[in-house]
Amino acid sequence: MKLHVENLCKAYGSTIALDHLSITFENGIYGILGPNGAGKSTLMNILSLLLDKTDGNITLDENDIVKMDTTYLDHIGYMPQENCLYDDFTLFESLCYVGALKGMKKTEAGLQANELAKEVGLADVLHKKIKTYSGGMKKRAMFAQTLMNHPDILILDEPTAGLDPQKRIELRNIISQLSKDKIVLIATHVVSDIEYIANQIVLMNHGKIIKVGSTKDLIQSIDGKVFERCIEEGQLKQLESKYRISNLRYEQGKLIARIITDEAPLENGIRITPDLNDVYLSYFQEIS
Ligand SMILES: Nc1ncnc2c1ncn2[C@@H]1O[C@H](COP(=O)(O)OP(=O)(O)OP(=O)(O)O)[C@@H](O)[C@H]1O
Repeated sequence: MKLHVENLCKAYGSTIALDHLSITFENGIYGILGPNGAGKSTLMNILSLLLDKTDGNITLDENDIVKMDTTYLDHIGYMPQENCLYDDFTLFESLCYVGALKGMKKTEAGLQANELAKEVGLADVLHKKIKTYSGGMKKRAMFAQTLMNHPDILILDEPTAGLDPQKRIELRNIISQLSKDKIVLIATHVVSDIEYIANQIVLMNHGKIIKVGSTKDLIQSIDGKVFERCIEEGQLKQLESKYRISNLRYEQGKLIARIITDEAPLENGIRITPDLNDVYLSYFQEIS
């Protein structure tokens, strides 16, 4: 299955949210990573047919998704950023309701509701009202809704937003386990959400794709540009005006800065192995 996006543009009045964006998605997990305002949600909403594009083409196996309409929507499971659950429904009712919207037969929806509740770890509360759920449980419930009727394209907009680190990890692992043989797009500005589960990371800013690659490829792209250097506190402002500083820490009374620079080697700096956070800052942080 190939979801192909070509020269996609979206303008809100004079704001250009997507600017001639082209990419092809195949089976696998894609982390769409970019800062606030990069255009991630706009892309997700257009791919879910919730928003009209201004220009460009999107095809699923060479068929125009707008012309495919409901046939295309049968392939899609969409999880929005905001809570989309009815507090007064039980999870079972929520899942059956989504099943009905997706045209599933009642018995089949009931069977799938039971199965999915098990898969997301909510079987014991399947018949409890959503309003009794914690934030992490609500997110897992939303993910279960997304999976109703076995869509083969999952579009997840900041799925872990608002969760504590442990709950983020739990949901991330559930997403990873249930994403086999699907195209999965995860929009986020949190590096750790996708670092270990995405096969490909798509770096996006100002409505454009800046780079695509595996975590390893992206880390390699800045290899040799990350250093640690012992600095005086008084030097910090001056260094910030020249370099990207990804971290500061005190060690035995000394201030150590983690610095990203194209001007390698850095004077008095010790070269260190970059990580995906360094990649993020390297591509997105403006030098102050
Ligand atoms: N309904 C709208 N009307 C006008 N401008 C909008 C609208 N929705 C988004 N924008 C603008 O389009 C650009 C892209 O926004 P979008 O929400 O797609 O980015 P994002 O990467 O998802 O950001 P975030 O991580 O904050 O959700 C931003 O400049 C935003 O202000």
